[in-house]
Amino acid sequence: VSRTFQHQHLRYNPLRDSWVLVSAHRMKRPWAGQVEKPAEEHVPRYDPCNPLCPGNTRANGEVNPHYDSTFVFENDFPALQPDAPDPGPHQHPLFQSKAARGVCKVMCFHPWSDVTLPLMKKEEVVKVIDKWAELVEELGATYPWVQIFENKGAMMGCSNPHPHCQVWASNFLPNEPALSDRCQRAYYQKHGEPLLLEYAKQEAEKKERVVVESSDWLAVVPYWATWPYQTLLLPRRHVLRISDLTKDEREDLADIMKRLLTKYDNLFEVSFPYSMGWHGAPTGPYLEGDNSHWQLHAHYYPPLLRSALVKKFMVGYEMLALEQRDLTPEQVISTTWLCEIRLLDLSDMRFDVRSYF
Ligand SMILES: O=C1CCN([C@@H]2O[C@H](COP(=O)(O)O)[C@@H](O)[C@H]2O)C(=O)N1
Repeated sequence: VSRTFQHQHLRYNPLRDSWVLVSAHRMKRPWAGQVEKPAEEHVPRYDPCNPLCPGNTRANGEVNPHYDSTFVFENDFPALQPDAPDPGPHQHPLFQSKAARGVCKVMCFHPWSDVTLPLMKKEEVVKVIDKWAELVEELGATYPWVQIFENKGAMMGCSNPHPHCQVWASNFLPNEPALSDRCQRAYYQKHGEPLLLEYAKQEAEKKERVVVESSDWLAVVPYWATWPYQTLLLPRRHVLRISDLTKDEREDLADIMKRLLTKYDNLFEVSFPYSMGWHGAPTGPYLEGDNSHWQLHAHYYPPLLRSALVKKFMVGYEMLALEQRDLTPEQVISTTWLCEIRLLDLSDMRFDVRSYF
């Protein structure tokens, strides 16, 4: 790793047009701060009181089917609903508001509450990917943005241990995708090729930040990563939206997601918390436009810093100045992730091991 990375320096994030402060040796500082409580030890395969489980009753009184694969339902406590009044013109430029409309879906990955994506069979993960693609197509016909996101682990505010994600469609382009759209378009207009397609090519050649790779996909700790173990999952082909993925690309994606998430779980030998989400070309009215500047990609933002119980806080300096990280992405790769799957002590495996080996 080049010498410049031994000292603090700034790195540019081209997807957000922002800078990150990298201070390579702050991990040594003593930590007397918050220590998270260990994740709930054992999640039962079925909990008669869990409204996400097959056959159970949800908050709105609806009874879930005895689903055996993915299951999608309207969020009973939606942040966005299809009809909402338009607030009308603003009286003053500093007090602007707009109508917000949309749909919030919850998507269960599997009928069992004690599995997570890396522990599901590959063909079961393919079904999750197919359902993601289906929802983007269905909701994307009407809405300009369909946000697939998964909050995994109580540390990430996940309110339910059952494996699931959420899909929120909105009648507006949210801040992060709008910023990413501007940045990708500016790069494309200047360089004539999609930013993230060139980035993947560069990273595949440099091999300094690669976590896992396959014929169709590449997962790296991005050069500009903020969260210690943040990763960016990229197709190697130019793909605008998840619904454009071929059958082979979806199979390969299921495989690389399992490999990436298994590495995460092995890092601190805990079911690794994270928030993740997909960004692809906008939909709705944007379907008619030229979105060649876009490249589909997934962000994984895990909170953990030094152990299963010590997380990175994006507070103080990060909120008021800029994002700062303690160890460099290259250190993350060289110190931990080159370990392949550690043969876990199968006796304490609470999961069905069939999908591991
Ligand atoms: O009966 C229920 C329970 C939970 N939910 C919804 O499930 C979602 C769980 O997702 P999170 O754990 O990511 O919060 C949450 O948004 C919550 O509103 C229902 O819609 N109905």
